[in-house]
Amino acid sequence: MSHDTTAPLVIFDLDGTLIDTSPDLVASLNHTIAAEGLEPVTYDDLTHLVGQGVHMMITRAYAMRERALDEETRARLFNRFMDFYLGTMPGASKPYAGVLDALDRLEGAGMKLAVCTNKIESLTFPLLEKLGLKDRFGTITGGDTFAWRKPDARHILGTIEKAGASASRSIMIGDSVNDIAAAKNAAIPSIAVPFGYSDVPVATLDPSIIISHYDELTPALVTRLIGG
Ligand SMILES: O=C(O)COP(=O)(O)O
Ligand SMILES: [Mg+2]
Repeated sequence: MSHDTTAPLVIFDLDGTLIDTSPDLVASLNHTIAAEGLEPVTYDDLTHLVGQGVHMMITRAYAMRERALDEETRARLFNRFMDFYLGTMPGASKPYAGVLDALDRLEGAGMKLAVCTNKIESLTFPLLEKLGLKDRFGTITGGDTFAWRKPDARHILGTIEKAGASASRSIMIGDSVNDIAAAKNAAIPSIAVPFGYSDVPVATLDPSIIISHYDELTPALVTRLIGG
């Protein structure tokens, strides 16, 4: 019987999983679309808007308001969003309760940590940096790191490869269908958190397990889920 001794890799989604970015996403999007006379969105709308990056968030906001959006306007609004979000970062965004202790526990048990987010690198890196979290993760991949992103398995598999880890010793933790579907596509176990921006109850995504607080994220749980 072979025993894989590669260090386990715990891969975190960012928006709605590691960090509650909702106040700043809402503020930045509303600043952006107000310039074009669109009604502001609410926190509840975020579950339908977030998940596939800034361009898609703007596109979905327009669809929600049944307004047409041409390419030139979308490009201009993308820049407006970026300027505002980067200019106010980290704003009110903060790690969810218990995240920092959970990272300490996992690292203390010799586990590697990574971020795999659909947020583009030029937003992901400064946000993690400004929150003092960037150095906590050996590997960070964004929505534009590869030519594909979650739910494509290759986003997760590319993250695992960059981390020097193995898929059979990795686990994904996330808040939305993109994360849980990407984990399934990559054939790795998943943990869902119910406090993020999913537009459906996370139980319907069929993750390996749901945790409602980071106190539950222990080395023992990770070890059990990766089958070691
Ligand atoms: O920024 C987004 O749209 C999604 O980001 P996430 O993959 O970290 O949830
Ligand atoms: Mg998310």
